[in-house]
Amino acid sequence: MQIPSDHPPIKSPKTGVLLVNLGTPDAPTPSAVKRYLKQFLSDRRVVEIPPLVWQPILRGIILNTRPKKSAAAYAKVWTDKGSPLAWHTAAQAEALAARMGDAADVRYAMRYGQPSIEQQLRAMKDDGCERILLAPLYPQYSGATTATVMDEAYRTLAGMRWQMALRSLPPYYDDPVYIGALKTTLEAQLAGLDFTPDVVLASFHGMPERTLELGDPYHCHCRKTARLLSEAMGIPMEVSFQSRFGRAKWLDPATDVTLERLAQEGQKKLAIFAPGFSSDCLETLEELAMEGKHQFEEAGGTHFAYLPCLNSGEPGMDMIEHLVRRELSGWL
Ligand SMILES: C=CC1=C(C)c2cc3[nH]c(cc4nc(cc5[nH]c(cc1n2)c(C)c5CCC(=O)O)C(CCC(=O)O)=C4C)c(C)c3C=C
Ligand SMILES: [Fe+2]
Ligand SMILES: [Fe+2]
Repeated sequence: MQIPSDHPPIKSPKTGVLLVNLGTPDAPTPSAVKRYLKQFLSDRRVVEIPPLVWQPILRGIILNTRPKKSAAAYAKVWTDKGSPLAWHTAAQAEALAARMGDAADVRYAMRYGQPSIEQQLRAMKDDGCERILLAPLYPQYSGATTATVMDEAYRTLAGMRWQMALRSLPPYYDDPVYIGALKTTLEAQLAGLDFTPDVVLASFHGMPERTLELGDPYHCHCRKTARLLSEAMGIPMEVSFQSRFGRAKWLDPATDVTLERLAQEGQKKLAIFAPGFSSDCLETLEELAMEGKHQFEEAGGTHFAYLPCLNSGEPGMDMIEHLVRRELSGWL
């Protein structure tokens, strides 16, 4: 049948994959960090304090003090390619696109900052993606990470008359392929050290303890990842939670306190890694590799190694490809 000449262009339907990570400032400057923190810390999934109470604290105190301090920390890890979180995520999307070929249109988005979830979903729709797999790159589920990505995607879809079909990647904290990727990466990293650690420490991003009481599975997911990995590798593993923010009680034990305790107890050679972060970022490169090293050595530690995240290395990309292909079943 002939298509009328005034009919809008018909695109061939495509399947898309949108990898999503947290996001990062555009530059290591107080003004860029302020913009980023304002968006991030105004998310009610991240700070669960009523806005009438929280917004005056955020705008009146935090956004006038923290950006300068955080910008200085970002400056220490910034590279000529930009923020580590941004370029690692871009590299993951590029590597996955190469692996998927014509089967899927692969892109990435950031929950806070650029490129936004809305911008990417709309661009993918314009380019003919009728089915999209949304893949938040958080192995362990939490309201503050996974759920807010889903909220944002559905907010975008709420503004569309003709929506695409959407699937989402479930948390993969106990998936044998994730545990296997961590094991392969860690074993190679440990074999490359010039010392044998007395202790291996898995540091996860922290959360207010209240979120556990309210039913967030994050704490259990972290614990289970560490237990499965420790069993798979046949070595004991310490677990801690980093990056405490604000005055509320956060999950215990804290990474900084744990580093001091281990050194003081005589475990003077330590390797630390961050299995909950799919790519290296401020929290791993500055807080663990720099600040953590300093804290451990101040407390008497003699040997410290930070072991990088999966990033876009082969084991991590094998894992992402496996998870994505599994979730695209029936769509490819
Ligand atoms: C209430 C505050 C915060 C909660 C809750 C929180 C949860 C959370 N965050 C990540 C992952 C990352 N966080 C990063 C930076 C970061 N996190 C907070 C606060 C909370 N995070 C702040 C204020 C910052 C910015 C830096 C600073 O000022 O200290 C990052 C790194 C971003 C980067 O640009 O490199 C990641 C990644 C998870 C996984 C999580 C809950 C499970
Ligand atoms: Fe955080
Ligand atoms: Fe931090």
